[in-house]
Amino acid sequence: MAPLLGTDGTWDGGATCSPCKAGSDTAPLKSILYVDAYDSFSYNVVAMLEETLGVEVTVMTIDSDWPDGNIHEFLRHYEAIVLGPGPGNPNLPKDVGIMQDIWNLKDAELLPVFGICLGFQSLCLHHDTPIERLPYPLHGQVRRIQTKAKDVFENISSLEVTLYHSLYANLEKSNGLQHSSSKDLDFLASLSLENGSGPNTQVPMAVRHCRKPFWGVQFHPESCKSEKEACKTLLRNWWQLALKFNKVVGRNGYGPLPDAIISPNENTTPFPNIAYDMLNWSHATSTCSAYRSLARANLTAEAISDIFNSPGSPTVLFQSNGRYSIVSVPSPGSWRLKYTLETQKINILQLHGDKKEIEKSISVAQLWDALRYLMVMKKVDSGSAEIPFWGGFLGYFSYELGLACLPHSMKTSDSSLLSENSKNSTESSVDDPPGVSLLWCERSIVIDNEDGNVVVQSTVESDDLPAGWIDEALQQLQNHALNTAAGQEDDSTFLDPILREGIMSTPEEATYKQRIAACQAELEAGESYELCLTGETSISLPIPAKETDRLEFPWKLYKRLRRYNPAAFSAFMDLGDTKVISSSPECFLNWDRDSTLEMKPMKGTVRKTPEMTLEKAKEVLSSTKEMAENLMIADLIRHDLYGICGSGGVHVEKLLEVEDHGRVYQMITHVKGEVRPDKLGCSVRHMPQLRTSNMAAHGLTALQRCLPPGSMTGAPKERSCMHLQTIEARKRGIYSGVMGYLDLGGGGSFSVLIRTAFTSGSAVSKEPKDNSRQIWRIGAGGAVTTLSTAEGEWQEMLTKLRTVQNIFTPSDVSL
Ligand SMILES: C=C(O[C@@H]1C=C(C(=O)O)C=C[C@H]1O)C(=O)O
Ligand SMILES: NC(=O)CC[C@H](N)C(=O)O
Repeated sequence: MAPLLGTDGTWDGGATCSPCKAGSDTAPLKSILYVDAYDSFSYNVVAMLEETLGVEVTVMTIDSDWPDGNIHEFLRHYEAIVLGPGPGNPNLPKDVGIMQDIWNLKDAELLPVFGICLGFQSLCLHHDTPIERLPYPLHGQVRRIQTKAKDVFENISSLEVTLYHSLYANLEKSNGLQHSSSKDLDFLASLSLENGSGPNTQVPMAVRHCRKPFWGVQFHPESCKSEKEACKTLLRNWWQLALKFNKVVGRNGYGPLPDAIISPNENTTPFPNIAYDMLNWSHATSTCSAYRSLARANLTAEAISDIFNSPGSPTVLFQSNGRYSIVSVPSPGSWRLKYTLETQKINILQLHGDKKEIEKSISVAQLWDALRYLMVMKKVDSGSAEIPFWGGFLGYFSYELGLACLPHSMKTSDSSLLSENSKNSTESSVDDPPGVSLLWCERSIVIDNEDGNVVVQSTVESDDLPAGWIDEALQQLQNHALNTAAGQEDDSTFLDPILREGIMSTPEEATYKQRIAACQAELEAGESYELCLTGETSISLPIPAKETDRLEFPWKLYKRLRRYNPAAFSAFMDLGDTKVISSSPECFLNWDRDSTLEMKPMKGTVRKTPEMTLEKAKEVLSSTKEMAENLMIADLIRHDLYGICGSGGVHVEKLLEVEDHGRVYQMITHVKGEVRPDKLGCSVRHMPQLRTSNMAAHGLTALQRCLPPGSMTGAPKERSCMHLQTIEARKRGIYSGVMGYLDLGGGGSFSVLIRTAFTSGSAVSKEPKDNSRQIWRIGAGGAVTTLSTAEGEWQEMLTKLRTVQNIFTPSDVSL
């Protein structure tokens, strides 16, 4: 017989319970076990529990084994258990995993449970209430729900909550079933859902078990759009009832196990030796970035790059957040690295001198370890305080590299996943770009676009000597500034003849629309809340016969893009066989040298026309559909940052704001997190290498844990990526990846690689074969929800595509 909570389901357990003293100096924190169904909101729940209840939470994923195979013994560590939200359907055992074991606990082993969304549905299902599809999914939608104002809803008669579900507990069917026991569940809150012309559907929103200490809610109390105070009261009410139950039955959790996260996916790999080679090759980098400034030089980043970089040599130009333009400059010690996912090989290549190359096999996890090691070992302590990059790496991480960083490390070596154009093409130059490509940069020049000041800097000690490289470079810049009026050269005569021979292949409308429908089918099945569907356009161009023309082509194309679609993260990369031109408006992740991480996801796009003003765009983007799209990603980003920064460390600075971004208006959210090395978040707590105050290490770990960008996947991230891979059936490559810098001073800045074209193939950089062509690829897409229309999504994809595609049109052809 279960311990009695009350025989009529109306037990008022909270009334006599004293407020919890957890967190006080004397008592150790009480602990809760959180069962994570690989949702993208899990760490928001964990943070809310820790912040509101003053408890310590252990996270265990649904596919974990109970430690020592002994659930009973393990659960004795905890006061209570929270079963989280997640993708999928509780009717499928793999989607709920170990959640099911909780319902089968013997009466003497029971502990208080709180289920959220999927956890709630699992509770209902196991108590004879079927889980079925809603008339229509409710993803990212905010609704007011009515409660019975009792039990966990004491003092809350109604509240606004965010919903993220496609499935629901069909209470009507539950009542109709013949069961030996009478109804076990008392439903405490509901939503009456309009259902076209038919009767409204009653959707249960909260439940408690009549005799066991089980509660659940269908909504997401942790979402940033759920009514905060009411949801905190709800959790506190539950916690008091939970503690009361434990007191009545005499159970007392003995505190969490030392491992903060229990997951089958965490395996440690040996430290990679290549890190020592990388360190060796960076010996010229000192602990100081010497610099001199040139005030208001009236120089563009492009003009500067033209002075210091020869066409075709490894070069990166990156504009960070519209403010700083960083230009890489070669030095005798320059080297670069690339990582090939398909072969799991890292190559490091010296760019000067004897041009040595080292190749080693390492895993993706080892690659991150090597990068962290090098960045920490080569820490630069001083430089120009105003400049966020003092030296370090410039380059990119691809979308597929991001997939490989997900908990189940999605493999993309499957040969059916060719890039869209390589499937159609028999030409030679379509290669997969490396998963990572980075340029080690000792010398650089940075323009502060706000005041026009130019800083010449180097980490090589001898560069700072009188008449050394810094002086020399400064002189070159001064001469150039005097001699040239900053003008915008027009490269049409160079570009047009090549572009005229272009063959463009855009996504096929019918196929794209079928894919939108395929996404919506997954959303309706509860597999995802939002899917960012994308398609690829390719442009096949002749390779100029003259070597200089061949080498200059990407750079001139970049300059054209920069003029056509100026963007906060305009960028150019020439890294071996891979060339990238980008006009991204979207910040992925920035971190400073002290402790702050920030992410600014975009979702919601409106094309700018003479009639479409900012005010009108705000109106368009305030629809339920657009707000829901952005909210889902805002909650996902909060989760990503909580995973690094832990409870109390994440703040939403801006939610769903509309901004002007050149040719489009975009809705944006801005979330910040503070890294506290002694209080790390759930996804990094177990990493011993993070007992450091060096932000370079924390920033790299944040990248490792937060890729691929949530705004390019949808939520929940991992399940969404899995479905997108099947639906899109291609590799995205550099598109949907991130690019930016890793600063030796500790900071970093990365954009999302959208509104970007790239090419990767040996034909572009080496002697071309007869008739071989270069293939440029442009990805574009948008978030699909169940409120999307096929035509609307198709047009949105075209709007984004055109911001880059149009530069491939010869200048005398009207668009
Ligand atoms: C998918 C793209 O953009 C992403 C999707 C957006 C949207 O759905 O509104 C907005 C910005 C990006 O996060 C793209 O530009 O190709
Ligand atoms: N947020 C959730 O937990 C969703 C649960 C389930 N996958 C549904 O869509 O209904």
